Amino acid sequence: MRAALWVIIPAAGVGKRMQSTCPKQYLRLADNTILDTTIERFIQHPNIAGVLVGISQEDEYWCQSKWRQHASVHTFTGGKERCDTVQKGVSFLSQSCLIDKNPMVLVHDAARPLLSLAALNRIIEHESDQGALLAVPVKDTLKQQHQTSLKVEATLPRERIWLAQTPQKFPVAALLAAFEQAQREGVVVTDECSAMERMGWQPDLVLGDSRNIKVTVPEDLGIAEALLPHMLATGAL
Ligand SMILES: Nc1ccn([C@@H]2O[C@H](COP(=O)(O)OP(=O)(O)OP(=O)(O)O)[C@@H](O)[C@H]2O)c(=O)n1
Ligand SMILES: C[C@](O)(CO)[C@H](O)COP(=O)(O)O
Repeated sequence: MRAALWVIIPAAGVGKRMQSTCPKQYLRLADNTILDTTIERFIQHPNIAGVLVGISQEDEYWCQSKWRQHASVHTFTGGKERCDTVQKGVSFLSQSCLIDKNPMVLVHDAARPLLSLAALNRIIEHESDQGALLAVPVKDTLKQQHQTSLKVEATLPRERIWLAQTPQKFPVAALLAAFEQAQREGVVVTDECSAMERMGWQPDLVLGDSRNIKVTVPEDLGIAEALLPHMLATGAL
């Protein structure tokens, strides 16, 4: 019987790039908010113990979440950067009675509501002593911008280039130590994997899903709205 995993969902951002009136995780996506849609990906999964949602100290929206009173959903206060929020979540989990020993934990962006069940199962079932993350190989040709103009400086080799997604899966204790080390060195890491790489870990790449988009800029919401009904109708979610 596989041990049930806790999921940390960083949801304390302001969504600057979305240019929306509310933090993007609280924008509507069909009948729910983006955040509630993301939580739904995990809450009924048999291998998920529960969800820890990192929200901003100034959050005024969580009180309307459909999951706010669910027994397996807990909140904690996030931080200035995504890595600060995740570090607080891992610290919360490690000090809580929710876990014993040193289990793996999943970290998944609130802004990625369209995580397919197949991709979630791949990361849950992937066994590795180096941790793992969902990612997709780059499909486009890569251009590097000139330093001082919007001109092509170079075309970069795209073999062995992957775009990182979430969930990312690591042991609680090692992940906390990695974030604390990055914090001590004043380094702002943009994902869990890079924090672990800095500690010498070599995480496994697990095939994600191109539909597992991070809703970041305004057009991403339209893409998510177009994808959601199709993914529901085909049983992908
Ligand atoms: N201090 C922060 C910043 C971000 N996040 C979360 O991390 C995820 C991915 O970050 P991103 O897409 O960059 O979200 P924002 O930081 O809100 O976006 P922006 O950079 O445009 O402000 C989001 O679910 C966001 O809510 C967080 O929990 N705490
Ligand atoms: C964690 C992540 O989604 C992997 O691609 C990405 O690094 C988040 O970056 P953001 O700038 O915080 O959205």
